[in-house]
Amino acid sequence: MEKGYFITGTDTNVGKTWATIALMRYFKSQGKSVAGMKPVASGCLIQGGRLKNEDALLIQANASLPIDYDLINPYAYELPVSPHIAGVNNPVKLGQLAAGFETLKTLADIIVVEGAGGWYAPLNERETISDLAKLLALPVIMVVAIRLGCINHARLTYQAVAQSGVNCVGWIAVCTEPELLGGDQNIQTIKSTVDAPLLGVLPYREVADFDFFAEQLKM
Ligand SMILES: Nc1ncnc2c1ncn2[C@@H]1O[C@H](COP(=O)(O)OP(=O)(O)OP(=O)(O)O)[C@@H](O)[C@H]1O
Ligand SMILES: C[C@H](N)[C@H](N)CCCCCC(=O)O
Ligand SMILES: [Mg+2]
Repeated sequence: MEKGYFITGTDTNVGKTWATIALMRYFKSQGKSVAGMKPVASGCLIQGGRLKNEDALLIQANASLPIDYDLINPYAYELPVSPHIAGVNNPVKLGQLAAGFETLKTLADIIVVEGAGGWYAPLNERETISDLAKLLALPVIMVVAIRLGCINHARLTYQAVAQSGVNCVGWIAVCTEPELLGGDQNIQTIKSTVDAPLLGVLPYREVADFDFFAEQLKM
């Protein structure tokens, strides 16, 4: 691994996966080999006799090389609830995730790791996404869904990341709504209040166009 990034967001359902795949395509377009991880996924369906998650499958499909599902998504929980609830009978062990990440690191130039929920989403009874990002020692990219309330959410998340001692290397604006009154001004306001560069704005698209999204990124 030359570089790795931990993708967090202002909440669940803010565009982390779409931004993660856009980043993977972007790095590929720069001639880099890419792999990704969705360490903990809640909300899985049985496929081929085992639980699999949509985000993890997309990450697997967009890697530069074939990678075992287990390595990409070690914790696949059926219920679409917070991981500390979904995993009550098989709680997340951060050490196990760190060991898997060490293997993944040997496979590609760039590794992107998508969190679950936001920065303080609980992974088990004690630890949150922030603890995982710290343990993996990765800089963070913050994904912000541009919707009413996003300025506050972006500032809170940015501040929490900084307080955790983790470097936020940039943020991505994802337009998850077809039309948002004052959307551009929201982006400008976040840009002027968050001390990390805006890496790109992913426009609203009814159907994901990951190559187009990748073209909107610059880092
Ligand atoms: N650029 C976009 N244009 C339109 N809709 C979008 C865009 N990006 C994301 N969305 C919508 O937002 C939804 C959530 O996006 P995504 O799955 O990337 O969120 P997430 O933050 O990864 O959620 P989770 O916490 O469940 O992993 C998508 O299914 C899609 O409907
Ligand atoms: C099920 C959902 N799509 C995510 N994978 C998990 C979101 C966890 C949020 C926890 C919380 O902060 O309340
Ligand atoms: Mg996701």
